[in-house]
Amino acid sequence: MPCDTPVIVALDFPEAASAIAMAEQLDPAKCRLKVGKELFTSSGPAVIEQLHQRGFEVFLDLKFHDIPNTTASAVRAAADLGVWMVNVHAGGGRRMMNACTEILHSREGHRPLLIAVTVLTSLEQEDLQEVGVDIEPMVQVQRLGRLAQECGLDGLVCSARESRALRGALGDDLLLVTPGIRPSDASADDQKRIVTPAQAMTNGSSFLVIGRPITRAAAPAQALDRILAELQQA
Ligand SMILES: O=c1ccn([C@@H]2O[C@H](COP(=O)(O)O)[C@@H](O)[C@H]2O)c(=O)[nH]1
Repeated sequence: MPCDTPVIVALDFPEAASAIAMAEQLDPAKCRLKVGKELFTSSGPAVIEQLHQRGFEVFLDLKFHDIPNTTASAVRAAADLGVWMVNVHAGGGRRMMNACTEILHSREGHRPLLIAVTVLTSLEQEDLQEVGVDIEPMVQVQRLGRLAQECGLDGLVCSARESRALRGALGDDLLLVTPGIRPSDASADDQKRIVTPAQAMTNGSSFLVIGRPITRAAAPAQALDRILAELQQA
């Protein structure tokens, strides 16, 4: 059944058994699931197949960042897994992103959504400065977002702090996928550019990526329900 809620739960677990145990507490009508570097490195494509069998759409969050040929081939391999969404780093540049969109459009059959990571939500201005980017996250996100849009990507990963400005600058067509979501009573953990679920929706985010506030809650399904209820009121 296609899912019409905006929540994507991040399954950041060390192995498949705990990820599947978490998935079994959740309802595919209420959320999609994200498989990231830790789980995919330990468990590989089999865990994606197991999640598909349970009715979940999967965002494969491996944030590919390499030369154009290598990145595009990795994106094609992700498409072959039947995932709903896959991503690359916009910092890989125009030729890399063009290679990815070309390879997806040239293949037959299922085409996942392809989105580009702009500036990680764990980074703030001082972190950017340290790596030689002497502008505010908001400005860098818009620069990379525009580049990804020109390359034909379906959307961006950014903080919901930037969603409103991105809608103004780049329009309503791009999907804005926003991690760094924290209910007002939750710990920020290692995230810096955080936003509450309701505020993220109000700002124009398309999807909210939420990990620990759900997966580390005493009752994950109820934590998800509370967030969905908050979104209904937004
Ligand atoms: O900029 C980014 C890009 C990806 N992520 C991923 O989202 C989740 C967030 O998990 P929380 O537990 O809710 O912090 C995690 O899998 C990250 O790898 C991100 O946080 N920021």
